[in-house]
Amino acid sequence: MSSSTVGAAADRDGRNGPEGRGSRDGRAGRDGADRVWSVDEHLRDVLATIRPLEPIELQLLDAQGCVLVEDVTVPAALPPFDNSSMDGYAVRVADVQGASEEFPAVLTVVGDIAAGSAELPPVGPGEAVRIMTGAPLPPGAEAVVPVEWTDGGTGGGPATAMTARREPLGEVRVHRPATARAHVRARGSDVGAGEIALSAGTVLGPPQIGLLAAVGRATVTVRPRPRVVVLSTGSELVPPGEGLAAGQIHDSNSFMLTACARDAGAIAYRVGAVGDDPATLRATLEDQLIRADAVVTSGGVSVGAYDVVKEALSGLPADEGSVDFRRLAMQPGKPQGFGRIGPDRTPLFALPGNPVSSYVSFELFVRPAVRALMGLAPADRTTVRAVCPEGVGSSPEGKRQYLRGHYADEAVHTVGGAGSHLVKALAHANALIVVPEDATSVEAGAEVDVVLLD
Ligand SMILES: Nc1nc2c(c(=O)[nH]1)N[C@H]1C(S)=C(S)[C@@H](COP(=O)(O)OP(=O)(O)OC[C@H]3O[C@@H](n4cnc5c(N)ncnc54)[C@H](O)[C@@H]3O)O[C@H]1N2
Ligand code: MOO
Repeated sequence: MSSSTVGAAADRDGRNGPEGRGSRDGRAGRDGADRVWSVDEHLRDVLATIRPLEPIELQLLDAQGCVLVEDVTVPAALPPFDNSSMDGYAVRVADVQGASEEFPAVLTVVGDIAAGSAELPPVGPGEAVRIMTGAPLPPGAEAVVPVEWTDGGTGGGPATAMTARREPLGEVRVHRPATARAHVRARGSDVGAGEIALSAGTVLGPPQIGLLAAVGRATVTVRPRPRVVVLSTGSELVPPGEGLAAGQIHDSNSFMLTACARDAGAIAYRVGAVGDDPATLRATLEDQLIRADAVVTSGGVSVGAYDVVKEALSGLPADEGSVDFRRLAMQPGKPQGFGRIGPDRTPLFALPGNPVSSYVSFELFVRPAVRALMGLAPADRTTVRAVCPEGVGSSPEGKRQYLRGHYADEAVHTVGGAGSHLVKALAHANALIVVPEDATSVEAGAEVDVVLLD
């Protein structure tokens, strides 16, 4: 078996890593008990079982980030009426023709229209109406002159603003001419009645939610956010805020994974840590399934004597679903469980307990699944090529390694080592450096694939 270095000549010649293990095209391992799955195979298997959630009608703000499943047509034109785009005076074009500061057009102010006003005094020859931005254009008016082009009714020089509130009507001196429709926003100039405002398949971000509100929709039909239940396992775990006895550590995974689930778009429920007792774990899962579109557990999937998730969920009776525990050609994240459990065959991800392993596993497998449940494209992270100035000394042969990195200015630096317990390094990384299965090191200055995490 030969090993290879990213950036070295052997790699550039296209020689690959060991056969029958991981490889660039995502093939991995032999059949049988010692079978090892590639990252790509596992993701494919996971996504093959995920079906988008049934659409429901949601209030606009609850639909943020969701995929629309209906075409939304516009019931009435937007804007619904001709209106002013400036604070100023609604005038007739002929009345202000040739107006200048030296020879202003002097008009009689016959009314005042605020936005929202339904009372529209008509503008006759020689007349003007004071009008605010967004207020309907009154009958007879052909254009709006901004207040800065007038004396504001003061009899002095050019105004900089209107006087507050209602002032006695009088005269206004207009210092410039205006063309027809100047500073008028036409009815329907944004979108016409009967047009499609948004098509099915649109992801609702803030501007789309703004548009829906603008056309009068209070609710929309979307695929909902999945409800993801997160629970950690391990008798050593104590919630943050509590003191630690000998051998105990704080449960960080359930918090991190709950945050991951939210970040992926889910409604996440964190369940506290469950001890290493299979019966308790099974009972807890049974209780939680009622509110879950997916379940994520951490810990208890390796080969130890107290690997509770594996013990509780291996070999389930056929009517309770099934969970497959397997080894992947990746580091971190080698041991993984995935299956569907309970009466609704709810997808369950049994992630490894080491915190970095849990995080990377969520990124690679759960995040795409959450997105698929929402009807979104599963992959959303950007992968870029970047120079790795210090390189990577060694990477496990036949495994795809995800190292923590900090990416900036087209270069990526490793953050911390490969240990899957290094939570501080994870918290200071903004990217994952991918060392492919067929590489056992990366030359200093070579280019690598980098998955950007934000
Ligand atoms: N003999 C072998 N031992 C191990 C193997 C192996 O192949 N042979 N694989 C190692 C790998 S790789 C991983 S990853 C872990 C996965 O183990 P488990 O999923 O069973 O996880 P635990 O044993 O429960 O915990 C591992 C580690 O992580 C800490 N942990 C667990 N849960 C939390 C949590 N909620 N918050 C913070 N830290 C947590 C736990 O205390 C352990 O230190 O197995 C290796 N072993
Ligand atoms: O896979 Mo473990 O995830 O290497 O620490």
